Amino acid sequence: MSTVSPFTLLGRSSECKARRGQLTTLHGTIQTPVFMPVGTLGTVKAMTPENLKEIGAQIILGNTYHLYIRPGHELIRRFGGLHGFMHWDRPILTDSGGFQIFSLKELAKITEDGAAFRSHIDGAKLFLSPEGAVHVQEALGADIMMALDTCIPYPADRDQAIKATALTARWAKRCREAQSDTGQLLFGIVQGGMYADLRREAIEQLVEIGFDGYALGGLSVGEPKALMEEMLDATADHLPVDHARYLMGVGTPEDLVEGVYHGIDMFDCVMPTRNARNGMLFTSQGRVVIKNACFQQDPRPLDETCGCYTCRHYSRAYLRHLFQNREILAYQLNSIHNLHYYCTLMAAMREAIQEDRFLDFRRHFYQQRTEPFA
Ligand SMILES: CNc1nc2c(CC[C@H]3O[C@@H](OC)[C@H](OC)[C@@H]3O)c3nc(N)[nH]c(=O)c3cc2[nH]1
Repeated sequence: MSTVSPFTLLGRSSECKARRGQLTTLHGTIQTPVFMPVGTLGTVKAMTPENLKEIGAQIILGNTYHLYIRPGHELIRRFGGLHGFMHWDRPILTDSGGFQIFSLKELAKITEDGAAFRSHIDGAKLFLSPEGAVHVQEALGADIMMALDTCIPYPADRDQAIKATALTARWAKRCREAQSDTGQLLFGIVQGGMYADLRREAIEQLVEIGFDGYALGGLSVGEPKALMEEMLDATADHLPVDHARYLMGVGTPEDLVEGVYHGIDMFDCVMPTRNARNGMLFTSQGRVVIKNACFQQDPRPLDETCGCYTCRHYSRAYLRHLFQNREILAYQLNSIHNLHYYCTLMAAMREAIQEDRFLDFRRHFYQQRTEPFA
């Protein structure tokens, strides 16, 4: 497989590990640090591809497990892969399903060969080997594929972490060897539980195999924030400096700022879209719970500093009215705003790193907030 890294380091903060880079894929080049909206089932909920482009989304996520179960990767292949099927012509990263299979608990049986599980939809017996997970992602046409891993739950004892991390490393090698020569990128996933030494060992094993980028998995699985930060601080800069670093499933706006501070390049999280549908909106001053009665006659936009479509055209009173009546437009307008907030936050961090003023940016980011996000 290609040994030249598709990631280019463009700049680094002189005061911390924050870095600015770009990642070249078959569907275009991504400026990092970057937030990736989650589109598990081949759609970022309530958003059209045009909405996504307007809010600045560079790359979105799909999920192997869910798409493999329904509608199936062969159908999607026939429709031009996920890009053709969902009318998205920019990069797509697909997660391997390791996390979903781990979430199935007793519905999944993990062996050396792979993961046997029952469909959460109709109970059908299914199986995904590391090779199968790569072939499904090749059929989906993902620009960035993820190795099939076993995500370690929190808490997990050291022996359990050692076993699952070793299996993940053996599966990673099989994934790398199963790849066809399509030009699609493959990232390895670092496990190791909450044991920094196991994580550093896992990094060495994955770098030995050689991947196009490296993800920190097994975090944001219910551990205290301080523990996630401890793991980040102990491992992020043990990842190869000339490869992209992806922190899976993270996080709140604060998590993104702290992740960039620790040298992370890529993030994904359902929070902006899921919270939008629950009426929890992100603003530069902190969160707005739109159903609160205090907004009933509030003529102001969600965020006076925001330039998104929702903030340019609608009052908090109207957004509250839509949400209280469970109007479909509420989910669309709220999702547009929250994703615009996340993508604009990332663009501001890219600029701050470029101008070597990231710590100033980080101080100002916290000063602005009247209350921390959940
Ligand atoms: C939230 N915290 C968190 N997410 C995580 C995900 C993505 C979940 C995946 O599920 C779907 O969202 C619900 C997304 O699929 C597109 C996402 O990629 C992980 N994926 C893998 N393969 N391995 C991990 O160790 C892992 C850890 C996570 N921690």
